[in-house]
Amino acid sequence: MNYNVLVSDPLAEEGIEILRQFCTVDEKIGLSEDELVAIIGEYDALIVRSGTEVTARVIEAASKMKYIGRAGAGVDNIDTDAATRKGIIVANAPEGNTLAATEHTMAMMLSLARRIPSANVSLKKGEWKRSRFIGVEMNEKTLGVVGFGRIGREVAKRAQSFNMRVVAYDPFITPERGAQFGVEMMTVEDLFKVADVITVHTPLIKETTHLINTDSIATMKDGVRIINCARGGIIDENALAAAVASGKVAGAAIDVFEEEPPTNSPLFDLDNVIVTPHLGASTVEAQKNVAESIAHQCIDVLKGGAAKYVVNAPMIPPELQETIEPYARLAEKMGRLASQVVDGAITKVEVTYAGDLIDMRQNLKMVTRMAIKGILDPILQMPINIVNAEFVARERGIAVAETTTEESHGFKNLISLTIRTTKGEETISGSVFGKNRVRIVAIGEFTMDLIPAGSIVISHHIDKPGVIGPTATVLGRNNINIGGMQVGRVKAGDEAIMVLNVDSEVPDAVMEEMRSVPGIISATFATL
Ligand SMILES: NC(=O)C1=CN([C@@H]2O[C@H](COP(=O)(O)OP(=O)(O)OC[C@H]3O[C@@H](n4cnc5c(N)ncnc54)[C@H](O)[C@@H]3O)[C@@H](O)[C@H]2O)C=CC1
Ligand SMILES: O=C(O)C(=O)COP(=O)(O)O
Repeated sequence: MNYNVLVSDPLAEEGIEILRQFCTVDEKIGLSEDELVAIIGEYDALIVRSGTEVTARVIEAASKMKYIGRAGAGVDNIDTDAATRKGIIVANAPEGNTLAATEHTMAMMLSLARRIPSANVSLKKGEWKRSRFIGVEMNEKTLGVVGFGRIGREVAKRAQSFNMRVVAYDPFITPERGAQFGVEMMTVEDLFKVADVITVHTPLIKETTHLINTDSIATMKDGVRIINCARGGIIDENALAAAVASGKVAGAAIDVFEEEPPTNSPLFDLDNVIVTPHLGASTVEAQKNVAESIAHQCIDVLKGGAAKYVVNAPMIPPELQETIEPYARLAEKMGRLASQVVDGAITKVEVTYAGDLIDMRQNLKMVTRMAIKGILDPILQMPINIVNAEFVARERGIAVAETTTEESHGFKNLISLTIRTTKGEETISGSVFGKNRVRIVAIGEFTMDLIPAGSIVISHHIDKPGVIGPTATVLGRNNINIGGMQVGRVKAGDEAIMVLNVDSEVPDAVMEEMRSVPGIISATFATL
């Protein structure tokens, strides 16, 4: 199968070469939103950097799209919610440019401290003004790192080699973890108070938008220096410009802007502000790394596999993928069956894992999502997959719970799926035998050994003579062949279950006829 891939931002040739081995690649740089909307329907995959705004409108028009790859770290230019809703995998290449962004941050810090950009311009103009460009040393200064992730940590290491004291703020990093890097974790308020230089390395999210603003700048040390090589918008540019102009902030180094490219930034008029046009990731090495990573992931997804750095779906470590696959397949079948046998609107789905699965609990999210896919597929028109399953369920008001239990009822592994509806609930249990033999082992309280495939008829009936025969006769009379049969009961004379594997679809009229057999309580046709 030939796939079409659109590359809409500059991508290193190494990545293009990898894509070409498997796909037709169109490189179209600098498209407007309208232009993108007009052509996106032809493509199976889209690869971008920070230049392309992948809006909900673009995603809506992407009728064949399976994969959006971000050749870099930040995905804030992609409407991942819209992609998730549509079941499109969004992946990034978060590790490939870490060191490039780190080194750019260090370059910015030293350029700022020693005023290199202004000195360079001055000398080239024919001036020799040594006293005008007196700098400051970083030795023994305090560096405040906001966001102690991949780049924040690497910046910290390098700053320590300059004999700086490094403090950091990151609500998701423990003081112990910080201490492993020789870094004191503190509140952002304390960091602002003690830092001589502040550098931000967070994503742009609600909590970090305008984190540095007029009020927070007022709490900082006089003469503080501020660096942003993360995302425009973490700093309020107008507030920063005013603070630099007043002398409160001695200087700032900015690689990223609220609007890119920036038009009329107030920062451009200030000598003590140095700027670069979003160059953090722009090294030969980083661009090769991210292009290769995003191209390999693209091919993996188009071939039906999983991407390594999925942003909007559960990630399964490669070494566990083979082990998890049969459970995911089983869960989907259980979901399909459950959805067809229940009555009423679904309000809650609960998936419980037991036996060997308990040890895999970190990686069962994908199995749960496959169960939801199985439940929603027969009900909805839209394609459901592991990317959008939970999202769509939530949107429809279905609560999803995932739990584990020690009680495996003698099975080596056991998945139990309970669907609660406005009219009642049903539990279906399944197990994987050996490496990949999947079986449904119970419907409600009735045990069985059912291969979850093909078409089946499930009936509940009174356990008494003269029910099973006439039911089978109804099918026979209507030319429907029975390939297999299982009957189960908990107690003789009570309610019993019958599961018939049938070779063709059973029309509604025939199902009605079955339901009228004396002793039949309910009968449902399902395809697995
Ligand atoms: N200028 C450029 O060209 C480049 C910019 N970047 C940007 O740099 C930033 C950092 O990238 P990485 O270190 O790779 O990401 P990362 O995901 O490894 O680290 C981000 C850190 O921010 C922390 N964080 C989240 N919310 C926070 C909050 N409210 N306050 C403080 N910390 C918070 C997270 O816990 C995490 O440790 C991202 O915005 C990324 O897009 C990355 C590469 C190149
Ligand atoms: O990776 C990131 O988050 C970056 O900001 C790099 O952006 P770019 O790929 O150079 O447009």
